[in-house]
Formats: sequence, structure tokens, C-alpha cells
Amino acid sequence: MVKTRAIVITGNGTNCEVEAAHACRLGGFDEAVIAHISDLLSGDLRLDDFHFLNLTGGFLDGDDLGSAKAQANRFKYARVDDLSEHLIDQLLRFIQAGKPILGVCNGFQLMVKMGLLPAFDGNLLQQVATLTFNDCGRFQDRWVYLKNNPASPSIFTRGIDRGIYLPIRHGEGKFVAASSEIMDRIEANNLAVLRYSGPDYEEPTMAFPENPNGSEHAIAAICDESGLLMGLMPHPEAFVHRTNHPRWTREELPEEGDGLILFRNAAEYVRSKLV
Ligand SMILES: NC(=O)CC[C@H](N)C(=O)O
Repeated sequence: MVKTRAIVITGNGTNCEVEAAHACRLGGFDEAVIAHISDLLSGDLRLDDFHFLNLTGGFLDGDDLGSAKAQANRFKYARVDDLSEHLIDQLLRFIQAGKPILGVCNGFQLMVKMGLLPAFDGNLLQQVATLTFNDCGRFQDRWVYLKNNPASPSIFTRGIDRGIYLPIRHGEGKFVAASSEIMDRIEANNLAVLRYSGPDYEEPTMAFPENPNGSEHAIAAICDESGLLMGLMPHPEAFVHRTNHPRWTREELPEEGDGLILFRNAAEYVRSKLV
């Protein structure tokens, strides 16, 4: 049987790669490789040899130029040394092959700034939204409630009932669309996958602190129309077991953390396409 292989890209300031690779393995991938961006740029590793790409969180290039902006340009314009192609050619092949990509926090910022999300009409590499400074003006490091949109096409959130509880750690998490037309289209196509809410997961909220950054339409996660490309500000890889929960010694909790389902769904999707 073919091994399902996940790749987590690191380097230039990411800091969640070990947790992310662990989540991929727990979720069911046979292998999860932590690859430095330099290994892709040198041609030593190729995206073509993997089935799932996780763009993980951190402080790429120290957030200079705005979070993930420099890495977005690196992905778009850097050439792979020994293959006489650009890294973006590999990335576009990956997407055209129908392979899923999950961007978390800095990785979500990267996907949006490269134009991989929301990528209307498969129009990749055109930036139509951004993630900018939190309205509160401060870095936020705590847990949030995320209301699920069951009508979204995201393959990652299948099976989530009302919502999930996850940690955030970001300074630039406010989702802003370039125009009201873009936002209308995101809403019309159910591309807003998760929104900040109260603990009952009833209504999305713009109120601080439940909405930690002032994100338009309370958006915490979006996907593309295929559901295979998704990004979110909260960290699913940081809640895979009940002992990751801030109150695990005081509350009765299920063994599995709320974030693991995203990785399990990715692994199951990949497996279903390989057999
Ligand atoms: N944890 C993260 O990935 C943070 C992303 C980015 N550095 C920010 O502060 O917004």
C-alpha cells in the first residue's frame, strides 16, 4: 500500500513544525516530514513526493513587511536550484493534483498573501484579502471558541458538530477582504469555515475578547471552493490531546483534543484518493 506522506515546511522563523508533524502522524499520516524551505529550494526535496502540505505557524522573517509577506514572495518567485523550475511550479502542480493544503496562523497569512485563498475560479496567486494587526493593538495568546459552518466545502472540518475550542497566538489575525464584493462572494460560497463565537457556538461575534482581533464577519478560517485549501488563525496542532487543554486537571474532557479532527480528515481524504 502507498504510504501517505505529509510535509511540514519550516525555516525562516516558523515555530510549530514539531507539533504540526506530530498532529499529522496522530491524525493518521504514515509519514510526516519536517522540511526546511532551503531543502525545497535546493531541489533536495520536492513537493511532488508528498500528499499533504502543512504551512505552519511562527514568525516568518520576523513578521517584517507584514506577517508572511516575504515568504509569500519567496514562494512565488524563488527558483529551485537544480530543476530549473520555480518553487511555485511545484506548488501549483500539487494543487492541480488535488492534494490538500492546510495553513495555520503564519501559514494562513502566507496562503492569503500568496493568493491561495480564497482563490476564486481557481485563480491562484492573486491576493484579494489580508490578515492585519489585531484591533486591540496587542498580541493575543489564549483560547477561542470557533463556530463551525457545516455548509462549507472544507474537507478538514467534516464531522465537526457545533464548533471547536482552540488556542490562538497572533498579532496580525484580523481578516479583511479587499472589497465588499470579495466578502459577499466568500459568504455566498460558504468559504468562511470557522468564526469566533461564545462558548455555546451559537452566534459569531465581533465583540472582544471572544473575537480576539476584530476580524470582519468574525472570520477565523476560510477555504477555497474545492475545500482542499484551507487556512485558519487558531492552532489545531496545539490541541490534539486532552492534556493540551488549559483546564484538563479540573474538567472531564474527551481523550482527543478538538484540533486533531482536521488532521484526521486530511489523512482520510488522502487515503481515499490513493486506494
Ligand atoms: N503563531 C503565529 O503563527 C503568529 C503569526 C504572526 N507572527 C502573528 O503574530 O500574527
